[in-house]
Amino acid sequence: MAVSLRDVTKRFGSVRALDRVTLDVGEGEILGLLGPNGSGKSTLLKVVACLISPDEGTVTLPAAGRAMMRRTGMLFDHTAHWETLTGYENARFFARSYGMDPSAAHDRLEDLFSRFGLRERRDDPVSTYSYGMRRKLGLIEALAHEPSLILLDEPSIGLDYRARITLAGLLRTAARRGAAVVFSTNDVSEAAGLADRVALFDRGRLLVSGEPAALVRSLGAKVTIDLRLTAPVALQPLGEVPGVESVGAEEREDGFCVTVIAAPDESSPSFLLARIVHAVAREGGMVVGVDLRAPGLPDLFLAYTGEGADAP
Ligand SMILES: Nc1ncnc2c1ncn2[C@@H]1O[C@H](COP(=O)(O)OP(=O)(O)OP(=O)(O)O)[C@@H](O)[C@H]1O
Repeated sequence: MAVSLRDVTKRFGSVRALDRVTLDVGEGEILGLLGPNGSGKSTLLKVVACLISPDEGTVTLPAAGRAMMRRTGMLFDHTAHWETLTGYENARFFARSYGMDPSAAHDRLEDLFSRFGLRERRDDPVSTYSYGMRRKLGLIEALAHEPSLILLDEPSIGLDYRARITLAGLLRTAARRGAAVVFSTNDVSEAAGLADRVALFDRGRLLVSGEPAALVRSLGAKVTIDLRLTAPVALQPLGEVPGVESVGAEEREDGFCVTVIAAPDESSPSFLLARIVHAVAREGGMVVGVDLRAPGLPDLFLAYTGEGADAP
């Protein structure tokens, strides 16, 4: 286990920013922290980064002190840079202070500045950088030394679309070589695409954690598929597709409309759709319109959080 929290509580005055949180992060795992504003995500990252100490509970890391610092890469909302130095000089300073030798640092930084589309501006002073460029530089500094623990507080804020894809690729590569990655986000869809596991917080409490698809399945919400066909088909074979719970149909002006309701299973909703379209085709039908509605992490978020949330 790379990181282990046991009954961690952190108070700010009367606010419990973290309330008896127990959570593990494994090597090679990408964990996404979700939760409403003020639910404790940043506080948890800061506790793991040893920037603040918990009031109660324990945080276990694979190393201590300076050794752990060298193996950690972190990004928080406030990126601190030397404004008069160039982006490259700032990043080189961080890489050297993390113990990288000059030539390895040079190669890695060249690569990262290119990947993040910051190459042309690398020799400009940071004082001339836009907000997004500063965030990219902060990420380069966090990732250059190939840390084994990566802690990122809302890393995609300010990043353009291409940089978000670059970041996701870099985090997956880091996880493949064994790094533990923990990031917070207010973009629930982003977490669904990137995290191996998500942890959902509210008011400092860990409500639930697990693999995104399994958590969504646990909600028990159904997949609904509306199909428009050119002509009626027999419905019974559609009902026999694994996972399908009910099939309804109506003749409308724009065609023969079929509604299939199914329970989400291990396979993706698009695989279920493919099987249903195949069953329609076997009955001689032709699909001319599809609308697929599958439950996702946003539904999990809404089910568990907020005033009057009806937690499962
Ligand atoms: N330094 C501080 N002093 C006082 N209260 C704080 C401090 N830091 C955090 N808090 C409080 O602790 C709670 C958790 O805050 P935290 O920043 O961890 O939430 P978050 O989930 O990261 O929120 P957001 O999504 O808005 O970034 C909030 O109620 C916040 O006001």
